[in-house]
Amino acid sequence: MKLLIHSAKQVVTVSNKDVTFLSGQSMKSVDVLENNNGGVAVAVDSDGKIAAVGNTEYIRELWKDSDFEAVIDATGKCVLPGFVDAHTHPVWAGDRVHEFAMKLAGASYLEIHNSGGGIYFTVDSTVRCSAEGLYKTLKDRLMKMLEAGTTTVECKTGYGLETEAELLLLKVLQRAKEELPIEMSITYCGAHAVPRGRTPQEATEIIIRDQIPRIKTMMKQKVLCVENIDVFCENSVFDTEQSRRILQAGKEIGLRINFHGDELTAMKSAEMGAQLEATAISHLEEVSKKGIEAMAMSGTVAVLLPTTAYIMHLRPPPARQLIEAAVPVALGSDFNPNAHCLAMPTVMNLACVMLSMSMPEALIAATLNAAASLGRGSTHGAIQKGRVGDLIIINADKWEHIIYQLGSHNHLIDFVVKNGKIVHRSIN
Ligand SMILES: N=CN[C@@H](CCC(=O)O)C(=O)O
Ligand SMILES: [Zn+2]
Repeated sequence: MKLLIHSAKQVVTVSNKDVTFLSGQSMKSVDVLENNNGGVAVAVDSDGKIAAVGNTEYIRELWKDSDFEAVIDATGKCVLPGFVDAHTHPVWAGDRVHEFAMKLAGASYLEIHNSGGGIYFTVDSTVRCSAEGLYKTLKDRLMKMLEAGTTTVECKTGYGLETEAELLLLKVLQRAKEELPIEMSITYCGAHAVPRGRTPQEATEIIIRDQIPRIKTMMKQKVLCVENIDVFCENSVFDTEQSRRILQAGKEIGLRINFHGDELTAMKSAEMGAQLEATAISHLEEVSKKGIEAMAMSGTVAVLLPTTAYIMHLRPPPARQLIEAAVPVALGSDFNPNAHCLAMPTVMNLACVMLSMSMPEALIAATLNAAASLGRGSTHGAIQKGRVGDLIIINADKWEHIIYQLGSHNHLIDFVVKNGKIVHRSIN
């Protein structure tokens, strides 16, 4: 056996039922195991899968003839599933501190973007950087995410735009996927902006005729493992029809559809995504009532990103309406040069305060539902027999502290475990 965690005050299983996501009323509470007589234990088998969860005494008895590679005494502490960050842009060079200052002075995101800043500024610094340089900063960011409790993360390209630059970013992500202890779901986001000197229509054709076939070949050769396709469906970026064509072409090579929609402008992205049976749509600040209904019908996960509204003073996405309509809601950090946030505990706090989500809703959105947005709803995001042994242990006697104590996650998280292996131990 790989790991035994025993004597915990609480083990937050998230759900004890055989579910792949939670929506509507079922997001109202999380399942928690508590036992005042010896505490609760979790055992992880040699494959890194959860073997059993229950009272410490019972688990000890079950495995009394087994050796554990590691044993953690979690007396007085809480065990939760590792967080799943459903939306990040982690591979780029430089920073955008100067634009943060511009936004504080009143400039809008699209004003900066349309005047050649924003994504374009980061594309310039990214294409000037070596693959090794990009890998180093990527690794640093992913390891910080892991320390903040994220054990699975969605990772987009999108700061290359032209074919060779996008393929290079995919390769840098692939290297990280193979070398680092955090699990990655790679997303091709070549349609993140229209490359300078091209029209959206030209860029759409290049993506469909050149980039997607190149990715298909590299996936066949097993050089790349890409899971999702993304596009920034937005006014003056890719319109809804162009986005539809790009997403459809990605779907045809086996990628899951997971894209930026209805963020700054009501684009009917949600309606279009639901028609394509998108796995997930992110942002949705401007989603329509019909779009919400369509997503509920298609079972598309809404990936909400509270950092965006926070940084850009936008109207927050309608989390309450989405939950009431039974759309599965997930959360992501949206880590990118515009929103420099690596920590899901911070995101959950923002979701509660800005999006009026409850703490159980935020936790479900940052674990099981985020896993569902990445096609991992039956294997990740909950502590159940047979699921991956991705766990965090916090030094608090109620799990809610990880959300409530804004900015304190580094002091709260004692251990991060990936596939039953301790990958981070705090020095607190
Ligand atoms: N909206 C588009 N993409 C990113 C921002 C990327 C950037 O500004 O560099 C987002 O999700 O917020
Ligand atoms: Zn994004």
